[in-house]
Amino acid sequence: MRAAYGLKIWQAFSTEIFKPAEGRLSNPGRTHQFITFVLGGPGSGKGTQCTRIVETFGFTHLSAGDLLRKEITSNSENGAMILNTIKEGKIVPSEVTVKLIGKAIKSSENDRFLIDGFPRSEENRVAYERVVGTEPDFVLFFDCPEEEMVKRVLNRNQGRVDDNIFTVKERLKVFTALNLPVIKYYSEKGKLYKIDATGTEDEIFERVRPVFAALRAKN
Ligand SMILES: Nc1ncnc2c1ncn2[C@@H]1O[C@H](COP(=O)(O)OP(=O)(O)OP(=O)(O)O)[C@@H](O)[C@H]1O
Ligand SMILES: O=c1ccn([C@@H]2O[C@H](COP(=O)(O)O)[C@@H](O)[C@H]2O)c(=O)[nH]1
Ligand SMILES: [Mg+2]
Repeated sequence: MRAAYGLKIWQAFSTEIFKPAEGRLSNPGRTHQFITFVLGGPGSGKGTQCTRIVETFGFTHLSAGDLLRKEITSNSENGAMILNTIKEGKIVPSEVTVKLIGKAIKSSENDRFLIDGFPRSEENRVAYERVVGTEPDFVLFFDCPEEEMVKRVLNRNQGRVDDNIFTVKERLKVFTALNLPVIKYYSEKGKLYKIDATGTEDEIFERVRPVFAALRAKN
């Protein structure tokens, strides 16, 4: 484990919320929704590790990309615009994504969420905070070399329209130009936890586990 830019996140954790119940994190009073943003470049393993965190710590996983892809398949009014934006590796307007995330949080019984792949830009971040009214409790950043990310994306084989070398190159550019400033912002606020995203899925999860286990141990 290492804290990004030399900062620790422990001080940033909300204190009143996590109580152990059946080995999982629990908040029976629903006084606070515990929000973790999960960031990292394309193919860094955000979705893969979110699945492991869900299994072990009982969070609900909301992938912004999945919510947008669902809009395409459900033929929503924004479907065509979203499809074109994803094909180009660009960012969908904040109001669309924030609305989908807000709706998913509201309709969930859970009170702790992993928001995967959002915010993608400072504009996204500001829009989320304006609409939802709170900041995330902390932010995980999966730090992976570009070469490895490209390899993983091109091997993914899930039929995604953006898993091709042209779109991946654009997504990497967008990540560097627009997403890294968000990561820096949360680092400077002491909310960022950087995870080395190289190695096997198991090895990476063993770097993630202590972050969430510490939350449980604290209460
Ligand atoms: N540690 C790993 N080593 C090798 N392959 C991995 C590893 N972790 C995940 N993968 C594979 O790499 C691909 C990308 O992983 P994943 O979908 O979790 O990334 P992501 O960060 O969510 O990407 P995106 O931003 O494009 O949605 C998947 O096929 C996944 O099975
Ligand atoms: O907040 C978001 C999240 C995603 N997008 C668009 O979707 C694709 C795929 O996202 P993944 O997180 O890799 O599944 C992304 O390249 C963007 O085009 C977005 O606009 N805003
Ligand atoms: Mg993903």
